[in-house]
Amino acid sequence: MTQDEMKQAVAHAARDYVAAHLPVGAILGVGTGSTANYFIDALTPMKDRLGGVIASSEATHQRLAGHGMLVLDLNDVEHIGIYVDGADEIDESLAMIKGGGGALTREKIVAAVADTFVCICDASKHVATLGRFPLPVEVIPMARAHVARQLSQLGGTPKLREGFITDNGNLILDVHGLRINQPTTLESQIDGIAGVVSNGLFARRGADVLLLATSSAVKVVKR
Ligand SMILES: O=C(CO)[C@H](O)[C@H](O)COP(=O)(O)O
Repeated sequence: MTQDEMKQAVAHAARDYVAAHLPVGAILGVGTGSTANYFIDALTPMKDRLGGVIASSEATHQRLAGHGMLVLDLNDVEHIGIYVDGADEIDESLAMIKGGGGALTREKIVAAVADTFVCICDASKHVATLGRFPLPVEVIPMARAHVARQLSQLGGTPKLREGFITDNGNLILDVHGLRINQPTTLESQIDGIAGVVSNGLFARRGADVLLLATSSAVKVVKR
């Protein structure tokens, strides 16, 4: 199976998970990226069972709306039953690196509201230790140089994502060379740097369920 076929397989498994676990009329959070896009496509036939969807990015909003889904404003919603999203890396404890698509801040907000975070990945994303994938950090533009210096002190090499502006009007620094042995601690340390909006470590609020596509099957891993 190619990586793309694994992404499609796990997207269909996520659709089945939602059909089995989300009550009719409840609200679903939807992530960002190529795996999430396959999930949106798979979800469309059951759109009338949903009370509405919350998008984690402008791109996802447009795709959901284009498929005829009712896209709600998070400020009008108190409760999201399930949030389905991909990841760039996920470890055994279901802590993740996210933000390869630059949507980390909105993804973190939607994840914080959701009861259950379902991560959908192909096997290449499953790692023993997070950090091979550069850690995205969303930064207020005027703080770029200050934040980069602070991130270097934490042992990483930050690189500006050239030509990229987030949905929130900010910049992304991708931090290379981090070996992340204590993801929860590092997540809090980076959030504590003045000028950081959020970082792509999802450890304090990791996934609750991992649907992991291998070349032969989709495995279900629970926290
Ligand atoms: O965090 C993300 C976007 O900000 C994505 O979930 C992550 O980059 C995985 O993307 P893909 O499914 O395309 O591999």
